[in-house]
Amino acid sequence: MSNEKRLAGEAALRYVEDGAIVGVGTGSTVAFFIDALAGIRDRIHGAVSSSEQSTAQLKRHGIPVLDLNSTGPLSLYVDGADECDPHKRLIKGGGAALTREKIIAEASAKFVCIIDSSKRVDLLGRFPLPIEVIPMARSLVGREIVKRGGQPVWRDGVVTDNGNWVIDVHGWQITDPVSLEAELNQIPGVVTVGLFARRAADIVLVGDKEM
Ligand SMILES: O=C(CO)[C@H](O)[C@H](O)COP(=O)(O)O
Repeated sequence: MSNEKRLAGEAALRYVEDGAIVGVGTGSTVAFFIDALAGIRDRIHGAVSSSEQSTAQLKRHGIPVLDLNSTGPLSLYVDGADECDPHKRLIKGGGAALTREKIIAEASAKFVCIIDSSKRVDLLGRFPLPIEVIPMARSLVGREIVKRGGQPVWRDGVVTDNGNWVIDVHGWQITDPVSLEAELNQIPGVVTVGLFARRAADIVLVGDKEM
């Protein structure tokens, strides 16, 4: 799968325009994209990063990391995913960076998702759905998930870049991701749901194939 991740990461380079500020996601597939981006760093203005991990890698390559509050809307966001359905709706957050990822995806005109073929599914939910929560709301959110037939598992020991916690929900076959995303967003204490359904990907690159 590592070769497919590399191919997908490198293929995303073709969407980077001269002078662009590129939104950059998080994860092992994105790491290949960042390495490829380093090869054309003189052609871009900089990057907006979704995690401390990606920021460190971008800086190691000498790519300026900019603040989304000063860049305005971005033309391109490149990120991986944990699952992708045929409508380009995603589960993300395996790397606990879902909140900043969702913010940058929303701020970007084009979201190019880079995955290996193991991430393709007909129905989202085999991969446990990550939900970032305010720490004091962990039990409350857990009970709300149980009411909806899910099994919440606290990702014990993981603190997000925003100082919050992550619950992974097992056991959901997600037939209506847009509605579920909206419903879960209403629970007090939920910061971000790892469903990218309202704002799905625009282009999905799988290894060397395009969906
Ligand atoms: O959502 C993410 C991080 O929060 C990642 O994009 C997702 O976990 C996929 O990672 P990888 O490319 O390492 O398989």
